[in-house]
Amino acid sequence: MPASLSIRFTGIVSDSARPIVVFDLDGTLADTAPDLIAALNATLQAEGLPPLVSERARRLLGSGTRSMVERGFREAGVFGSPADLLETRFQRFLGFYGRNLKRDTRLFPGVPEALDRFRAEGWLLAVCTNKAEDQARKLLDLLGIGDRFAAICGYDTFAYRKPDPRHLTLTIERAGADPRRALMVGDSRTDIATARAAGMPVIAVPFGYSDIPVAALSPDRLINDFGELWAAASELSAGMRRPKR
Ligand SMILES: O=C(O)COP(=O)(O)O
Ligand SMILES: [Mg+2]
Repeated sequence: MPASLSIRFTGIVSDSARPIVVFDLDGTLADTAPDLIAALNATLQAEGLPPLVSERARRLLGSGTRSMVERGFREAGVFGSPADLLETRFQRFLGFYGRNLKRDTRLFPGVPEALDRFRAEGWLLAVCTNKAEDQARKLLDLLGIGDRFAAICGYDTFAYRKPDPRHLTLTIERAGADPRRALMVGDSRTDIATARAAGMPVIAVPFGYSDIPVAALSPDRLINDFGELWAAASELSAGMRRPKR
């Protein structure tokens, strides 16, 4: 049994002394693209516009769903929409998406096993996503992993959202952990910028929705699949500050 486990069960170590790994959701924990694209197409069709073919729509995903919806309308030939109309479209998109969060969405291979490994080693887990919080919670429950996380925070949880580092630091605070003993795992420029701005190490996955190869964004580590996550995280955590106690 690892030392951290026996210590944890005696109750000597408080949560703030436990390291935490914070995951992005879309493109990192789950391949959500098919259901996001279906909701985008329903939003276009609600205004009488034709749907985008999935390859074209998928390329719009690299900067999050709000931007995907805006760019989706531009791809469909609609330019110069005022901000309130963009917001109406985004809310309509969320309505369509909320009705089919998990029709074709799947966890990436190895996710549950990787989460279990971290928990067995005494780490806390959290999710910091630019999805709406209620949809993120519901989706993680439908995927069978919602109960693993000490905090799940979306774009509407705080007054800040990624790439503002406070979205990440407040998520960690809500999980009862210490940002100095945290690392982020994500798939996009936004995640890497957020972690950097918060002064945290970041591990990137290459199978998500980045519009450029994530290696070009210089994450601290790049893993090919979740089987490589524990080794990368434990290496990075060796450099984290130890708690004072
Ligand atoms: O929904 C978005 O905008 C992006 O979601 P993510 O932060 O989980 O990648
Ligand atoms: Mg993402």
